[in-house]
Amino acid sequence: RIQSYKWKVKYEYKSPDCYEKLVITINGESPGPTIFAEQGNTVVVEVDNLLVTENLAIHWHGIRQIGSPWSDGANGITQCPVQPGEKFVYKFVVDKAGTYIYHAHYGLQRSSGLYGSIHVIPSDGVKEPFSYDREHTLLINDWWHKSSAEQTAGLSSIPFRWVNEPQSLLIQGRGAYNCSLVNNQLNSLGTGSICNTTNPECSPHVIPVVFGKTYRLRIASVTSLSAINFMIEGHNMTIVEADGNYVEPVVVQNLNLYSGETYSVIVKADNDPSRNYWAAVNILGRMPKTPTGTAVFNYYPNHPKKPPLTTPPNGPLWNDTNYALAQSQSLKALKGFNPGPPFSSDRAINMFFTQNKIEGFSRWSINNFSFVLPSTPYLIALKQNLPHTFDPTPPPEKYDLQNYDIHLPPKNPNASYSDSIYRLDFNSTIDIILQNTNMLDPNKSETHPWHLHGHHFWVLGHGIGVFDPVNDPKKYNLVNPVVKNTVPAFPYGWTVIRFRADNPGIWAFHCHVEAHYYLGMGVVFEEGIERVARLPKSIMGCGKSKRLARP
Ligand SMILES: O=C1O[C@H]([C@@H](O)CO)C(O)=C1O
Repeated sequence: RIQSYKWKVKYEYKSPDCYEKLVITINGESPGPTIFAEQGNTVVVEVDNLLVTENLAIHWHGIRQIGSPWSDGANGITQCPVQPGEKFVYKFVVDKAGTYIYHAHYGLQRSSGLYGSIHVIPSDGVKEPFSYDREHTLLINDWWHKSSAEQTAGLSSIPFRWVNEPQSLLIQGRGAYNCSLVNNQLNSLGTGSICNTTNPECSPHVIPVVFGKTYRLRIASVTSLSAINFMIEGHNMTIVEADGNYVEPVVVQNLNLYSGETYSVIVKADNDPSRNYWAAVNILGRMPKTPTGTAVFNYYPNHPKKPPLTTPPNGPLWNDTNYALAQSQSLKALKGFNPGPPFSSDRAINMFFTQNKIEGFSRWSINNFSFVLPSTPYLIALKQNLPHTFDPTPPPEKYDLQNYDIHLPPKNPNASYSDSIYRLDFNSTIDIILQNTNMLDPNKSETHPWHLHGHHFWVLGHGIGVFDPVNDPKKYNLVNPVVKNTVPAFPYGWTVIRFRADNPGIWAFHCHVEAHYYLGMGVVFEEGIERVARLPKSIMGCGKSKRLARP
């Protein structure tokens, strides 16, 4: 079966948090339309780039793109960007039931609102390991009033202008900025204030429930920066799915979501039904300067517009790393649904990531190399044997930690730009050891959510401090490690993942903080390029592939 979509992508004036700005919409909406499909279906999305002055690429986050690596949507890696006025067709099979997302993968466009949900239900007759009466979708985002162009310019300038904390947190595209903070600014029509709390576009999102019923909430974070804590006042939640993989049920009062993670939780509407409750999102991991984002958990027959009289809950302390670590460590794969990991790996790649300076610019690096996109996408360059498109020297797999204190700013903050990639033996088992460090400022290390394209991986372990290659592997969970596609590396901590390089293609692995990837915090893997089928011409047309696109 084929699920077909036709999307018009353009900038429109919208007020998701009551403040009017340009938002990238799909068919007039942000979040864009939800893709509904059944496991094994083929999804076809024809994207019409009506952004007028901007390129475009859309990534299907969590979809492995088996047999269709050219549809992964990673600009500069798997395709040339879709140019203004052009159409592009993404076509891929959704091979695994679960909750996924899609979002822009070009510059900082995700933070302009280009994102949405993908729901893949199991094939006919296949039962899920939990039950519920109804389901609701909650996409969580952080929101800035500066455009992605202004943010990009700030990140690439001297002095460095950081994006700073978001103005609002959005649930299903809705937030509430405190309009009294903006004076005397007119909206785009000149008919009133640029910030208008009565604009229906920013009325709170409503989650309707009936007393006694059980709900599956599909919750995902597409934030550009923030780690999020989600909770529903007066209700516990049971985590049952993470990144499209079933987990052993864990009951929590609140759920931590790192950018790029998706979850399903089961919630029973079993509290006093005579009132509504807050669903609340708060920032974790960075000192919050953004008000709590809210939605209304609305018990029938209370009016959905009737806000609870209580104050929205604050969630855990933003800097309680042990709490965050414990929740990540509590996730285990559900028996019988996921094959376990191989007991050993063929290759371990250490990724030591640091905040750096290159020629005065602020950057992020892996093993002292800061990633830049080549002008010819790797998939085309390698498959079509185009010469001299990127540096063929393999990037380093280790870093000398003997003379490095991860708890201090780097002694020598200089790094280099690189577009070289890791080439993996097809079908080999790869471990990645992510090592977090102190930033350029003293006493600062942040949580980084790492996302792998083309794969789901086993999370073998997390820890705080310097990874110990002798003793820490003895503590790996090789029995029931959770399977994910995005995983946090905690402040001053390490995270180890394992995957099989069994999906022919070119796959990005990067920090899902949009500005960090832009500033070089990513790497690229090649595996089984010789097994990739003939590439569609539609992905070509830039760099050295310019002439290949000609009909
Ligand atoms: O890349 C970053 O830059 C800022 C800060 O280090 C400089 O303003 C920050 O918090 C980041 O994550």
